[in-house]
Amino acid sequence: MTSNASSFTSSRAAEAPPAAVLVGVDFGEPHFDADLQELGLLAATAGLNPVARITCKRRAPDAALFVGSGKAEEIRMLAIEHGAKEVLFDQALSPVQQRNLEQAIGLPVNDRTLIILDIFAQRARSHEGKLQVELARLQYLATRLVRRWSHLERQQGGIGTRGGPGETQIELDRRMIGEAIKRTKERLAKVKRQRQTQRRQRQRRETLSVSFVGYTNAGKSTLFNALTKARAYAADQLFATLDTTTRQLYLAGAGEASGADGASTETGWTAGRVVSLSDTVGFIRDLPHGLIEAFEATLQEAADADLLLHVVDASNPGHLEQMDEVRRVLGEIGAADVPQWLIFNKLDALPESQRPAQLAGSMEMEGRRLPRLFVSARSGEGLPGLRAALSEWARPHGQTARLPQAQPASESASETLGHNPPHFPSACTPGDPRFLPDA
Ligand SMILES: Nc1nc2c(ncn2[C@@H]2O[C@H](COP(=O)(O)OP(=O)(O)OP(=O)(O)O)[C@@H](O)[C@H]2O)c(=O)[nH]1
Ligand SMILES: [Mg+2]
Repeated sequence: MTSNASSFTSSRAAEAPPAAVLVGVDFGEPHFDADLQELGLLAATAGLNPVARITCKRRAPDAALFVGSGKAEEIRMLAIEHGAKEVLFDQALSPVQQRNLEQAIGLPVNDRTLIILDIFAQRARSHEGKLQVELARLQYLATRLVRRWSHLERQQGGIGTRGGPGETQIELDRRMIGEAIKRTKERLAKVKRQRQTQRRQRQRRETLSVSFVGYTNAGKSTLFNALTKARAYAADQLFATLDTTTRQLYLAGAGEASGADGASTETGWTAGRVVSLSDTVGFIRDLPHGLIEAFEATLQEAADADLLLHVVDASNPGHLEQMDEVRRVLGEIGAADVPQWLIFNKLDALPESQRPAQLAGSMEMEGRRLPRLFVSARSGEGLPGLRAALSEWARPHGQTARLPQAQPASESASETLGHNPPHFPSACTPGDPRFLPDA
């Protein structure tokens, strides 16, 4: 297979998954192993079959090959042994390193960035999502001309024709990519204006907006569904969600919350508060910069929210690093100062020894003390507490909503958690005496 024949196409998911060898270079980061495992999940999500992995330790990447030439030969042998169709590096490769590696190994060599872009391309559903992915891919391709160009043509239905290789062709490609980037940006700007109008309309209705953020696979969509009875796509895949889904969330009025599970159709509340809750794209380590830029409109939802619910997979050993990554991206999109609660999800998957004594508490993060709540979106544990906390938070803002009169609350997880009421402050300011000590 030549270097031009990259197998990263959206159609590949339909075929038998091509085998891939994963390569991780350990520069001494913590959780190196978990990172490589994540690459395996990324590969599987993109429609590959990760059959083997190979690692090595280095102080710094080799400028030409990223790894040493001996290691490159080892990778080549391993790929042959397993019938691999491509090799995946966990770290971002420079265009030169990628080209040299492909020559040395004789197979397409891709990196994390490209595989994330590929997953986004496969997953994008909405017009906006597709445009955003297209822009990010075009920007990536602009730096790696020619070798990925044929792939781009397939994706775009042929935005240009290509003759033989050569300097002139590269210039032509560059111009065409530049034009395609401009066109895509213009189309995105139009979508962005529409989204701004929608957001203004929402603000005019004075609905508080609460947005889920968090590392990919943390359980945002599952939690969103559990709270809103929506059917957002949730799966054990990375980037299951790309498009933002927003739903109204009805919350009990203060004093009515206890004992209710908060589902508007199942509770006995007559009045309460309504907030708009958004589920959105997850973050990941080394999220390609172009993607953050391209997904600006989607991520803007988080920056404009009144409250961020930062969902964390508490059962993941690397969750602290994941939280740090989310914090970094939030800073990049201008959402660092939005009030934030930490929602430690997957409580059911925690071993007994790691279970917190209290579900509600707080945690120090980058000099900020943030409210923290443990929940399980899967079992429902802790959700009544989350609803009650949201309800208390929404109270001073004054929104009320009429809720249907219904039967008394059905059996809910709150009964088993009566000893653990939430005590989040309404304004969510650090140092509030109502915070419980760290769990
Ligand atoms: N054990 C356990 N698994 C959970 C829980 N919540 C979610 N999951 C699982 O975690 C996986 C990811 O869930 P999603 O809700 O798709 O996660 P997400 O954060 O929306 O992921 P992206 O959209 O990919 O960013 C799925 O397999 C869920 O079933 C939980 O409370 N406990
Ligand atoms: Mg999701």
